[in-house]
Amino acid sequence: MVQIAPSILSANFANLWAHVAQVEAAGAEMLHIDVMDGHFVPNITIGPLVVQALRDKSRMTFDVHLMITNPDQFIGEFVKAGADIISVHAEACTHLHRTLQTIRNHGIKAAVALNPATPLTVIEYVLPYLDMVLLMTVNPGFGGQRFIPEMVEKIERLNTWRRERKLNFTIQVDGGINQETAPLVVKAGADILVAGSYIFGAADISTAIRSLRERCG
Ligand SMILES: O=C(CO)[C@H](O)[C@H](O)COP(=O)(O)O
Ligand SMILES: [Fe+2]
Repeated sequence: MVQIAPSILSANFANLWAHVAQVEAAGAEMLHIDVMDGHFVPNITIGPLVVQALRDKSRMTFDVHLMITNPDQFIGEFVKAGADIISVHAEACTHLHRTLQTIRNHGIKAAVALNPATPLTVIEYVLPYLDMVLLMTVNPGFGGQRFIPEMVEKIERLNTWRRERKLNFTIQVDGGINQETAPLVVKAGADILVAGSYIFGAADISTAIRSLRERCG
């Protein structure tokens, strides 16, 4: 069964908990938290203080997507704030294997995110150390962008690697997910759909989440 991870990037920051509470009530499995530093990506969002504030209220799995340079510096802070899964970008890690071990040594799940232009081969030798792979289907930095269609083949290839090598990581996709793109990525092998503007921009959040599940059923 596909899991839905609403991205708070498109939530109403002036009324954040009220908006997040709606996705929790609608049965979203994960909350996708986009952390941007203005260096790795051309945008700035939130840090551990906001994660902690939401953690005090929510029981969802907190999936923290770090779009920051030098992520090692902040892993401990985000674990303390309540992260259950941390994704680091392969493009931002000089010692990716070490970084993944650091995340797991904190007792939480480790994931790697790949930009659309980054080949799968950069993670080939760390696949056994991963709980999840996050394939970006837009260039990171902003919500509401168009899905890049070439990413469907990338998802299929990663799914084939997973099957052939008998590995257990989940495949998450992030960017431009809506009613049209969701069935394509799920058919290709995605297990977890991140969706920001499609869910938080909808007139009815619970209908939007249900429609994503039904389109992939
Ligand atoms: O990581 C991200 C952007 O860098 C967001 O998670 C992603 O863009 C979600 O937004 P949308 O569903 O509107 O594309
Ligand atoms: Fe994200």
